Amino acid sequence: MTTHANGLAVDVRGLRKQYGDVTAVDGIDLRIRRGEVFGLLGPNGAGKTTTVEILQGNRGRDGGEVSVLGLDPARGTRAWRSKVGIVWQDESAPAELTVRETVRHFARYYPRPRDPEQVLELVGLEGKANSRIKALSGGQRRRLDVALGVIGDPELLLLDEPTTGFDPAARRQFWELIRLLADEGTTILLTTHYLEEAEALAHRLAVVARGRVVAEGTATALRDRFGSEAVVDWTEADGTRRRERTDTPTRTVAELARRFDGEIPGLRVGRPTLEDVYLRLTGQEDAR
Ligand SMILES: Nc1ncnc2c1ncn2[C@@H]1O[C@H](COP(=O)(O)OP(=O)(O)OP(=O)(O)O)[C@@H](O)[C@H]1O
Repeated sequence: MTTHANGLAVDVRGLRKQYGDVTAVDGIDLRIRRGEVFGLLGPNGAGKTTTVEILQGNRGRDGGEVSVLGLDPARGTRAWRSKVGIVWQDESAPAELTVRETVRHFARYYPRPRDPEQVLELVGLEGKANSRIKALSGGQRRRLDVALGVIGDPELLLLDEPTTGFDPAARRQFWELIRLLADEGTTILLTTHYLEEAEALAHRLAVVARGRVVAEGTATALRDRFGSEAVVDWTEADGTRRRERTDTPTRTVAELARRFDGEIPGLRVGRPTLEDVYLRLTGQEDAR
């Protein structure tokens, strides 16, 4: 596959991966354009991490074709590796080193690294440059992980659940960082459980469930897919909350008004949120 020539940073067709009896990835197709921020969204166990590990070249596959920056990751060269930035969870950087020493140390692995001081600034760790890694908070630690992922000036950055465990302010700051990298032209693939994160960052997203892509497109397009529907919410006499999806909300409300003989307790009529669409696509509708 000529991934570079067709403007694709990632081209995945029919990807499959088994772990014994468990089918983790069951025929995934993904096409990520150069310069795009792409979100891979899905519930626990959907196959996101496995997919990212295969794209990194850290896990073998049982079927399908994969091209990342023009090469099959299973045959990734050293030069190829230097172009793919990986943000590891729990990077095993020596806890006794300072932040600056660590970033400088990792820079040496790459042919054309970014300037370590600029990277520290980019991730907002310039004030912590002389702190030892063991003294960092969880959020600062994660920023360091990102610094190590981008120090080699990668063309493609792969992030697996980058903001898990972040407080809301740290998450917003992290989003700014991702946007900065995207503005510089880095192609970014991130997995997340957070819909708002995918919506805030990703140009396009794929929803994965049970090892398959169940929907793909912009957040707006996904919401519009069920755009003709309305969601009617109300409270029954015994206090339970009810919810109904319908193409004919006026009729539903009229029927409820008859049944309640007047005012419908707690009535709300709205459009499905992206979360409604997501839960429906991933077969978790009852989770609401
Ligand atoms: N090393 C492994 N050995 C056996 N089974 C595995 C292994 N890694 C993942 N699995 C299984 O494969 C399936 C997909 O897991 P994966 O970690 O790719 O999902 P995920 O979408 O990243 O989930 P999460 O959101 O919880 O991180 C799950 O059923 C998981 O239990």
